[in-house]
This record gives sequence, C-alpha cells and structure tokens, in this order.
Amino acid sequence: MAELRRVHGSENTFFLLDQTTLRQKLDQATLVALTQKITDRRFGLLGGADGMLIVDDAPQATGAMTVINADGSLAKMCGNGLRTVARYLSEKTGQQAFAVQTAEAKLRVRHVADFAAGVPGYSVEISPVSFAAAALPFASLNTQRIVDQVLPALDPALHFTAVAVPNPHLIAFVGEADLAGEKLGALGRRLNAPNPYFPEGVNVTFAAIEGPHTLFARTFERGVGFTNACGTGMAATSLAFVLTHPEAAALDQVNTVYNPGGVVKTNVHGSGDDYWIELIGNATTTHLIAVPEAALRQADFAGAEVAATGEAVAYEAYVATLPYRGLVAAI
Ligand SMILES: N[C@@H](CCC[C@H](N)C(=O)O)C(=O)O
Repeated sequence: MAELRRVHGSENTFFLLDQTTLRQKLDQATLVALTQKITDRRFGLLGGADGMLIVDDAPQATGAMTVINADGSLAKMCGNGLRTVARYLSEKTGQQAFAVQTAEAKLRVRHVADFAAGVPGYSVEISPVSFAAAALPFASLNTQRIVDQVLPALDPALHFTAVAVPNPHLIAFVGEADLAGEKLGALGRRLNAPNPYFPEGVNVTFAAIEGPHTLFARTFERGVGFTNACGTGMAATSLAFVLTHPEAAALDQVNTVYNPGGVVKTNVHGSGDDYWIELIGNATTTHLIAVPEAALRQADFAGAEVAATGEAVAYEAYVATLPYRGLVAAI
C-alpha cells in the first residue's frame, strides 16, 4: 500500500507523496499524470487540490520537495507546501529544525510550538530572491526591474513590483474593493495564457494594507488559478511592502498577512538586493489515504481507503476567530 496525505497551509491544499516509501519510485510523467487527475476539482480525490508535493531523499538535507501545480507544470517553490513537508519530515525523523532541498535552494525549516491552539505551525525560509528580469522572467515592459512601477501594458494605474523567490510573483497594493473585484482574475488569466510579458506565467497577488505590518493578500496562481493563499506570494508581497511602504513596514519586523484561507506571519531579512523571508503558518494534515501502489501508478483511486485526521475541525475553529472574515465572504 502507498500512503498519500491531503495537507494544507492556509487552506492552500495539496496531496503529499513520499517517494521513498514506495517499492518503486514514480517517474516524472507518471507523477504529472497523477497530479492532474487527483487534483481535478470536479473528478479528483476529496474535491481535488491546488497541487502535489513529492518528498524524496536529498544527499545534504533531511529531504527534498518537488512541487507540481494542478495543471501539471513544475513550480520552483511553494511556501505553504514547504511548511507541510517540514511537518511531515519532522514527524518522520524526530527533528525540530533542519533543511529541505527545493528546486533551487536548500531551505531552513523549523517547528513552531505556539502557532495556535490545536494547529501545528512551522516556519520556513523563502529564498533566493531576485528582481532580475531574467529570473522571473519578464520582457517587453521597457524595464529591467519592476519595483513600485506603473506598467501601462498591464494596467493604467496600479503600481507593480515583480520578484522571484525564486518562483515568479507580480504584486500590486490595492483597496479592498479590488481584492474582491474582477481585476485580479482578469490580469492573472491574461499573464498565465500565452503573452509577451511573462512568457512562463506569473503568480499575481493583490494586497490591501490594513494597518502597520498588516496585509490582506489574495493570489491568482500560475498553474492553478485562484487559491485560498500562496505562501511565496505572501512572502514576496511582504518584501514589496517593506520596500515600497516604509511608513508601515520595515526589515526584521513581523508582519501579519491575512488571506482567504487563514493567516501567516512573515519577517523580511537582508539588505541591498540580498533578501530572505521567514514565513510562519499552519501545517495541517486533513486526511490519510492508503492506495495500492499499482493503482497509484494508474491514478486509480476507486479502492482508496481515506481516513480523516480530525485536524480540519480545529483549524476551522481557529480561522473563525480571525478578523476580515466578512471580506473573505465577499471574495
Ligand atoms: N501555493 C504556493 C506556490 C505554488 C507554485 C506556484 N503556483 C508557481 O507555479 O510558482 C505557495 O504557497 O507558495
């Protein structure tokens, strides 16, 4: 039997598969086909998910994480997913603080004991950070760097910041009306279809500044569409917040970033162009799924045994205590 987990960070949902527990590892094409089928919102397992997290061995880290978006595309990083992988590896190995190998970097992760009552929390490092056009990549925008800039080709008035962490993000600070309106979806769809500006697509986040060190963020994700939260998006947005709104945010200060699925804490560190961001939030396991390995290879879940962990109840009770639930309902 193979074991899968359904996990989430701020209700950004994934299926987690540890390749090291299989008799024979799944190849890349099989993993992509499995991801597309299991995450499908209409026909997938447990209502689908936003993507798949593949755990594997790593020579110089406790484990490795590969991220596959719901559409089958590979992602360089996933902040919410990394917290759930950190939890999985922490419980597997007994380690509280260790490193996980991701596509471009070995990142530090650690257990956070006091995130919220009944809600396991983890802290993860988001890096490397780059503003270079080639790192996102972007083109045809008459600039080599986008920080607090109006880009008439994208919108006549919004001020954008673009940063790779190392997956690509485009951020604009907006009023709450634009969080709920059509603008984010239209821009996200446009920049994730064939387009001359972000040829590999981009995660687009709109964020409202709710007070000092406080944001509400909503993301249209590359390879997925709207998600309840994007961890790297909230980390990248926190960096943009520090750089463009010094009256409300600063380096080495904790930010609270609310999102449709919950809340995270961020802290931006570094200087010059050398930044990294700490992302702290829940790492919730909602289901354990046992499926014969042969069926897993065929993405056949007809005989899967699914057991709820009960953690969803504690998480929902926690989220109900958070502010901005009226805004969430309007989104
Ligand atoms: N939800 C994730 C990001 C997942 C990858 C993204 N869609 C991409 O393709 O870059 C997060 O929590 O960071």
